[in-house]
Amino acid sequence: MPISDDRMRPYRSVLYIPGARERALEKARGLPVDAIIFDLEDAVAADEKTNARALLSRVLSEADYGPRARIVRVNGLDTDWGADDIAEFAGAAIDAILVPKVGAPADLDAVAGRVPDVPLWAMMETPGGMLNAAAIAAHPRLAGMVMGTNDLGKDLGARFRPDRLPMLTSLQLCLLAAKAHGLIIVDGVYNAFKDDEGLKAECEQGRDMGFDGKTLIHPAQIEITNAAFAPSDADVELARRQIDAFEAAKRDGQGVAVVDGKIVENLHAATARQILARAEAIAERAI
Ligand SMILES: CC(C)(COP(=O)(O)OP(=O)(O)OC[C@H]1O[C@@H](n2cnc3c(N)ncnc32)[C@H](O)[C@@H]1OP(=O)(O)O)[C@@H](O)C(=O)NCCC(=O)NCCSC(=O)C[C@H](O)C(=O)O
Ligand SMILES: [Mg+2]
Repeated sequence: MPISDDRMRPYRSVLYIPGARERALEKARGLPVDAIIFDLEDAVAADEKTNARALLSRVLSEADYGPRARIVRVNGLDTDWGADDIAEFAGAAIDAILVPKVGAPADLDAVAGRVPDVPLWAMMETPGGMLNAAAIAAHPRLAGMVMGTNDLGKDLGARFRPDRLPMLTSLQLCLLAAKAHGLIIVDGVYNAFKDDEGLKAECEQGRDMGFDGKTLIHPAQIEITNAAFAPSDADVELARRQIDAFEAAKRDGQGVAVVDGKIVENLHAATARQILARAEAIAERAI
C-alpha cells in the first residue's frame, strides 16, 4: 500500500470558508484548524464567483495561514467558472486543489492535465462516485478524499438520521478505497452548527470508522472535532504500555503479550506506534 508523504500531517478539522467572505478568510488565520478548504463552489453565489476567485487569489498570495493545509475547492469543469478557477490556482502556493463531484477517474484526468504540480483531492458526493470509489482512489495524482454528504444525501433521496444509516455504505466504500491507496480521507459536514452533542456523536462515529478528520462549516465546531480525532491521554498511555509489553515479550522470544486482558501482537504494536506518532504530530502543531 503506497503511503502519501502527507500521511502523518493532522487533518482532524478541515474548515470550509466561502471564498467571497473576506472577514472569514482573515479570521481563519487565527483559528486552530488543521486545514482550510477555500471554497469557490457551492458556498459562493453565481454572481460572486469571479470576485471570489480574485479575492482568494490575492489573499492566498499575501496572507500567512501558518501550518494549516490550504486546499482550494474549484468549480467543476462543466460550469462557466471551473477552467478559470483551475488556471488561477494551478501555480499557487497551496497544498491541494479539491475537485467537486468526482464521478470517475476521467474527471481527475481533466484537471490533472491543467495542473502539473499541485496534488488533487476529490469530493466524493455522487452515487456514481461511490460506485467508482476504488478507481478514483487509484488515480496517480490523488492525495485525499472529502465526503460530500449533503450532495450525496440529495442524490440518494436520503433523510438525515443521527445514526447515518442511509450513508454508511457510501462512507465505507470511500474509506476502503482511500485506505487501500494510502489517501487522506475526511468525513462530511454536520449542518446543525449549534448542536454540539450531535456534532460530537457524528465525530465519534467518523473517527471510529477510520476517518482522519471531519469537514466543518463554522468555527464553533473546531474544538469538539479536534478533540474527537486526536488520540486521548488514555489512548496514548495504553499505546505506550502495549509497545513496552510487546517489546518485552519479543525479548523473551514470544510473539504475543497481554495488556489489560487483551492480546498484543505485532499488528497491535504497529497501531500503537501510529497512535503515538499521531499524538506527536498534533502536539508539534500547536496552533
Ligand atoms: C453558516 C454560516 C453562514 C454562519 O455565518 P455567520 O452567521 O456569519 O456566523 P457567525 O455570526 O456565528 O460567525 C461568527 C464568527 O465566525 C466567523 N465565521 C463564520 N463562519 C466561518 C467560516 N466558515 N470560516 C471562518 N470564519 C467563519 C464569522 O466571520 C464571525 O467572525 P467575527 O466577525 O470575528 O465575529 C457560515 O458559518 C458559513 O458560511 N459557513 C460555511 C458554509 C460553507 O462553506 N458551505 C459550503 C461547504 S459545505 C458543502 O458544500 C459540503 C459538500 O460539498 C457536501 O455536498 O456535503
Ligand atoms: Mg457538495
